[in-house]
Amino acid sequence: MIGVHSAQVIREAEDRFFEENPGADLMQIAARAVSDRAREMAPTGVTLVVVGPGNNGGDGLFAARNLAAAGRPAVAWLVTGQAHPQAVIAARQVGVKFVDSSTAMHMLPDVMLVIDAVLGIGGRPGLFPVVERFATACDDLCIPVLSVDVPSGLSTDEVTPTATSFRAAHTVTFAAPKLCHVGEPAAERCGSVEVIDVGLSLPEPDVRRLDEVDIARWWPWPTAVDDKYSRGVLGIDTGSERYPGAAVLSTTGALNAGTGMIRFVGPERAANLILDAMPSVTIGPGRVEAWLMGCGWGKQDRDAHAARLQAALESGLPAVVDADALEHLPKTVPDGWLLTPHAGELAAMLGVHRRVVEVDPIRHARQAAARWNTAVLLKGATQYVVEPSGRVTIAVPGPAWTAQAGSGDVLAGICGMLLAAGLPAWQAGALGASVQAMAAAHKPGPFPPAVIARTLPEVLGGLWTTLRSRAFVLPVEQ
Ligand SMILES: NC(=O)C1=CN([C@@H]2O[C@H](COP(=O)(O)OP(=O)(O)OC[C@H]3O[C@@H](n4cnc5c(N)ncnc54)[C@H](OP(=O)(O)O)[C@@H]3O)[C@@H](O)[C@H]2O)[C@@H](O)CC1
Ligand SMILES: Nc1ncnc2c1ncn2[C@@H]1O[C@H](COP(=O)(O)OP(=O)(O)O)[C@@H](O)[C@H]1O
Repeated sequence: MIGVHSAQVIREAEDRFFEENPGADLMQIAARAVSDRAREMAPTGVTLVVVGPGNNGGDGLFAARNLAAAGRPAVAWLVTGQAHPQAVIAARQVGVKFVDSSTAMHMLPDVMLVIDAVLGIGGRPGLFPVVERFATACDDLCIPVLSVDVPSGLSTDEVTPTATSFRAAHTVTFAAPKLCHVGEPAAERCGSVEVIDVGLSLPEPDVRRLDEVDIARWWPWPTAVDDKYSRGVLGIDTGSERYPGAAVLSTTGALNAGTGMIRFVGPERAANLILDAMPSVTIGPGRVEAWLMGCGWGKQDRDAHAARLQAALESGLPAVVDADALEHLPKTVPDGWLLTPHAGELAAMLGVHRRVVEVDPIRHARQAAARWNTAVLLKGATQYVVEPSGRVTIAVPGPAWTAQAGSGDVLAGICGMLLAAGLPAWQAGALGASVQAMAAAHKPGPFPPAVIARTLPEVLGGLWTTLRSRAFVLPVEQ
């Protein structure tokens, strides 16, 4: 797990660092990381460094100095004509060539790498017009761009770009990732992201992103003393006459994630399809540990939907509440409910326009988590799980072709399995979204949602093997 921090938090940490370490030179650490990566990205040829007026430009210019000192041709364009004074002197001393905007543009087709050091965490969104034209030309000519800290033009703390920015193949950032590095669609403009530890002490993050190790550690692996009941029984009430497939998909997700036992209580047609495909699913009511509601209920017969949700409400059990059931949420919901809207559904829940949610997904997911006092998994290219406290957990990301009808049903099933196994709602949401993404990324796709669900055993089996091999080796070595 890695903490995601805002520009403001990084600045405060930097101030504390310099108070405690007067005279320390973080810029040299940053510049070294940038020049090392630049040498890997472009082992030969000219590197053109685009330099802004602040410390971000200083990082880039010292990186140019490092490259030139190592015998690599480096050219610098100071976009405002001004830059970090010591960096300018250092770059000149080792023969970095300084060029103006028209020369930079003219030579662009022949450079091997552009280092974008125009704006970092001090940048406001958008670029100077001449830099905007240059950034667009880099894109058009497919020139690899290495961005320093943040692709210039992006807003550090926002996930939705509002202006032209550089599109990096790789970004070297410092101390911690920021929201623009982890939240789509901004993240896609950062390329691969590398975090360099520059020695800052950071507070507990209120936004963190999971990685595969977290999934392996938190997954409710069965033990030798488990049986089908202790692993968790999931009640599923999904599907309708019109959308029986959603019931099949949600059940496929739950079964392949490893539910101890499934009781399906939805419509008969869906039950018959489920039995044909998954004979281990039991049909009809009985004791359960958690409920899964809403997938494929459709828009007809709303009174019946409200009654279906009421049954879960009265049970007081944890529940995954998805899709059409989200329209029937009461004012308060029992402990342990996980609401799983996509942006459009969250917008409807809050009475706002979808675009508003897309621009600031975290704020709106936090609003819903606070309003219903329960965990919310906001689905999409980046999946945010928000707790009523406001803490945000971002799931492991997956490939964009997961965006297809039925993926949400599978995801709801996986989350249902995790709730039935006893995990808290936020963790069920974060793990469920992560393993679906990992399954989708497991082999080059695209695959339909059911195939992604059927890939889960392979992905989970791989995680389990890795975890178990470590667990067995460690005690023997001690
Ligand atoms: N923290 C760390 O761990 C480390 C941080 N380090 C580095 O420091 C960087 C932050 O440096 P920074 O504070 O000097 O800000 P930076 O991003 O260079 O921009 C500020 C300048 O740009 C201008 N400006 C802004 N937006 C604009 C726009 N849209 N269009 C036009 N102008 C605009 C703004 O002018 P203003 O108009 O606001 O006066 C100001 O002159 C950080 O990203 C990292 O690279 C490393 O050295 C070491 C480790
Ligand atoms: N751009 C994307 N990249 C990766 N996954 C995505 C993207 N967009 C959507 N998804 C995933 O696709 C699923 C879509 O859910 P949803 O819209 O509820 O589908 P449905 O209701 O048809 O099953 C979610 O699991 C979401 O995480």
